[in-house]
Amino acid sequence: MVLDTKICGLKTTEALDAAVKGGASHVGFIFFPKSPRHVTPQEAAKLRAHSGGKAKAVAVTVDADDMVLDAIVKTMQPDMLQLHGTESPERVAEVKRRYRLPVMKAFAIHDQADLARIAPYRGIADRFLFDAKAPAGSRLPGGNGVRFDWNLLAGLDAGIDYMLSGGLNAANIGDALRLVKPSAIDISSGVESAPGVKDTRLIEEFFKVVDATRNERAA
Ligand SMILES: O=C(O)c1ccccc1NCC(=O)[C@H](O)[C@H](O)COP(=O)(O)O
Repeated sequence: MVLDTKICGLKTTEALDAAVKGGASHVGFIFFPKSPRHVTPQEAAKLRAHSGGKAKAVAVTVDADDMVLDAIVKTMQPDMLQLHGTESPERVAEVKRRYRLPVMKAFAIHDQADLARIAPYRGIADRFLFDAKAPAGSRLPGGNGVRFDWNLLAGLDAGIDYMLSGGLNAANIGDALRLVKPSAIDISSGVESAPGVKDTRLIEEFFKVVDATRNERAA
């Protein structure tokens, strides 16, 4: 069974190498100045070039306007855009049209009503990313290392292509994948030693558990 894996919030070639070596299908770069993972389009372009196309490069933005997206797309040439703000279905469609890139729309999930909000985006967004809601007082809409109740996804239409995200780590990814069947998983702070500081040992450890669980799923 194919299980895409995205390591998000990369800032260094060491962490990028560890992600690619572990088998990441996607690597994420954050364009959000308040984040400890923020990179400039130029920094992301260098990292993308370093990866040699071995993983899809995802540009993560939050309610970005065309000017910001133009600079990112032109400089970094991502393979995919992740919209992690309050972008409307119309905005997602417009972004897809303008950049001719696949778009992943992120949603913060706390209850069934949050999942129902994806309906108008179906057929527009290429993939969904289900993350937890930001804790009160957080300055970040993502990368908070908190999980939501995965049971909420149990009744989801099997045709919905989504990345499971939010508070994943080596200790809980096995349980998550035994409970729900996402097409992809996404992790950021679970492989960090401090906010914004990726730890290559934690990345390696995460992939070991993912591979073991993938084999379980295939058996
Ligand atoms: O990671 C950030 O700092 C961030 C900032 C602003 C918008 C999105 C952000 N992250 C998006 C991601 O895809 C994260 O991987 C996702 O939220 C999961 O993070 P974590 O719970 O830390 O694994």
